Amino acid sequence: MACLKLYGSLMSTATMRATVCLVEKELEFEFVPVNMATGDHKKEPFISLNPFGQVPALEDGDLKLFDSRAITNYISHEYAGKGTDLICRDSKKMAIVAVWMEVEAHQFDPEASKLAWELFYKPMFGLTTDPAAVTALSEKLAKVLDVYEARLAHNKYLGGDCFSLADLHHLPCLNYLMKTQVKELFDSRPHVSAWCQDILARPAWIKVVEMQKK
Ligand SMILES: N[C@@H](CCC(=O)N[C@@H](CS)C(=O)NCC(=O)O)C(=O)O
Repeated sequence: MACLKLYGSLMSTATMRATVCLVEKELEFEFVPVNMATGDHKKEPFISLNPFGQVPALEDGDLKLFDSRAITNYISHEYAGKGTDLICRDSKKMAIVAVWMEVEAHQFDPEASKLAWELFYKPMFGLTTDPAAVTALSEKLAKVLDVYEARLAHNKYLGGDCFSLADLHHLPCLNYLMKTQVKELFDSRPHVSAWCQDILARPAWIKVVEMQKK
């Protein structure tokens, strides 16, 4: 029985973020599905793991955590010797990785996750996409991607030479957006496009996509 337990829904971008980290680290874990359609994320027992009623949450023995990025940070440090190294021991190199982790959380994700809602989730739930919101969000995301294009022209990955948490945190939203009209925003920037293709082709990510289909 695995002592690591991840609670969530594999349709959720935040759950996929934590899941791909566990897979990159080659850790054995139990995935405990939380049925969001029936509101199980707002009820006990899940609400005791995350009082905000949002997936995912992690248990590692006595330790209980919520928030996908806090979970990936913990896993990467606690299991530093396993699987893919997602952090740097050198504090200056790690400081750069940390900058791009902040960029993902505060510049990329707010626009990208709202676009994923408008263009991916809303059609899936039979809701109507708001074209004005899509236009405004796309314009904002384009500006963020211009900064990424400049960064990736000189660095294979956002944090530097190696794939790190800074790249991994993007995977779930990128995956959905690449299935929508805003794919063009990524494809039209050659370095961003190469980076997307590279990280979306990682075996760990492909495994998470397969898990989602089951
Ligand atoms: N910052 C949190 C966000 C978690 C989050 O928003 N989860 C969504 C699914 S992707 C959720 O549970 N939504 C249900 C709700 O907010 O009621 C994280 O990264 O874990």
